[in-house]
Amino acid sequence: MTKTVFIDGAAGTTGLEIADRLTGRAEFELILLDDARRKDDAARAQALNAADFVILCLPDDAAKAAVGMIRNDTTRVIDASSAHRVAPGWTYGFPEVVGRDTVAAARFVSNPGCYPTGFIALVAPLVKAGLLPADWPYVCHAVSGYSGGGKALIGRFEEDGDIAFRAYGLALGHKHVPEMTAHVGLTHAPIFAPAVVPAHRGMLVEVPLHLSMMPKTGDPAALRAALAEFYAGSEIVTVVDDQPDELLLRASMAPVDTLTLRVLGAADGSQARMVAMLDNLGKGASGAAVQNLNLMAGLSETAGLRL
Ligand SMILES: NC(=O)C1=CN([C@@H]2O[C@H](COP(=O)(O)OP(=O)(O)OC[C@H]3O[C@@H](n4cnc5c(N)ncnc54)[C@H](OP(=O)(O)O)[C@@H]3O)[C@@H](O)[C@H]2O)C=CC1
Ligand SMILES: CC(=O)N[C@@H](CCC(=O)OP(=O)(O)O)C(=O)O
Repeated sequence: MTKTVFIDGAAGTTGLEIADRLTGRAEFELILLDDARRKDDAARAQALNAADFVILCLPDDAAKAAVGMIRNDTTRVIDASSAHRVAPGWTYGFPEVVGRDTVAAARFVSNPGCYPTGFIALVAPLVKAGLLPADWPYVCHAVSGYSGGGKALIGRFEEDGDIAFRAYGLALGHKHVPEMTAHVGLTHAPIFAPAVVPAHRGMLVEVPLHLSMMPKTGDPAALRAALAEFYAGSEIVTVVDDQPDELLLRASMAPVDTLTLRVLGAADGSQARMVAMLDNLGKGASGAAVQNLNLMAGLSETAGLRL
């Protein structure tokens, strides 16, 4: 039976890409609000309560308010914002990590942040397997395309064509740190150093490791093998066993919903650089939302995705 889906924030960067992935799919019918009504609370409340599934593609405050507008106990919610990622009563929408059945059964699902998707994908399985310590002071460097900052950052980068690299989060305490800590089960918050490059989409998330100084670690090959085993069978998450000289983000990158993981090691095994590559609007946002929607609707998790 066709399920109705209301994307609140459908005119935004994430919302548009979700609608794109749902176009032509007979299993879902979109509830659409025209431009004049898309921010009208009465129209939104009606849509929020009429839909089988609601996908929130809004700023955090608006996402919290939207949840408060749902007055029934049947509408199921996927929130793309960071409002509910460590909130009680919400399932963290990372099916490979929390379990596909857990997401499939949930009513309130919070999509992971784009950077945490890379960090958690690399670190969580290895901590769980006892190959990396939970009480280590991890560091995470990352670069993102500017669409990661939504319409405002897209506008800024497209108007100011002279930004070559934007380091930010310099006061630490980026809003993604709580979910990175909680969903790996770390004792200490990681130091998170994000940056933006002048490409529309794409991201590279890196976790460098001083393996020889760490307790309870495997060597790079053991870490890689454990990740490969953890993600075996996934069409979305792939662990690549290679040692490239460079990893490139292309400014012309097409939308893609995959997540590619590498553990690159020093020849003597003393150090490693774990690297995740993804599309911030793919597995980092819209692709993840559609994957979660598929699971919640009892469908193949990859239906409509760009693999
Ligand atoms: N971009 C990305 O790569 C990722 C984004 N996210 C998260 O997804 C959410 C959406 O982000 P993104 O699409 O990038 O942001 P955008 O700014 O591109 O889009 C947000 C949309 O929400 C609309 N909006 C704002 N307030 C309201 C309201 N009260 N009622 C109805 N609509 C409203 C905006 O309207 P208007 O067009 O008028 O401004 C805009 O269309 C954010 O929480 C973001 O943090 C998560 C992971 C990755
Ligand atoms: C480049 C850029 O600005 N990125 C955003 C994160 C994008 C994302 O993951 O959205 P959530 O904040 O909803 O998780 C930032 O750092 O705030």
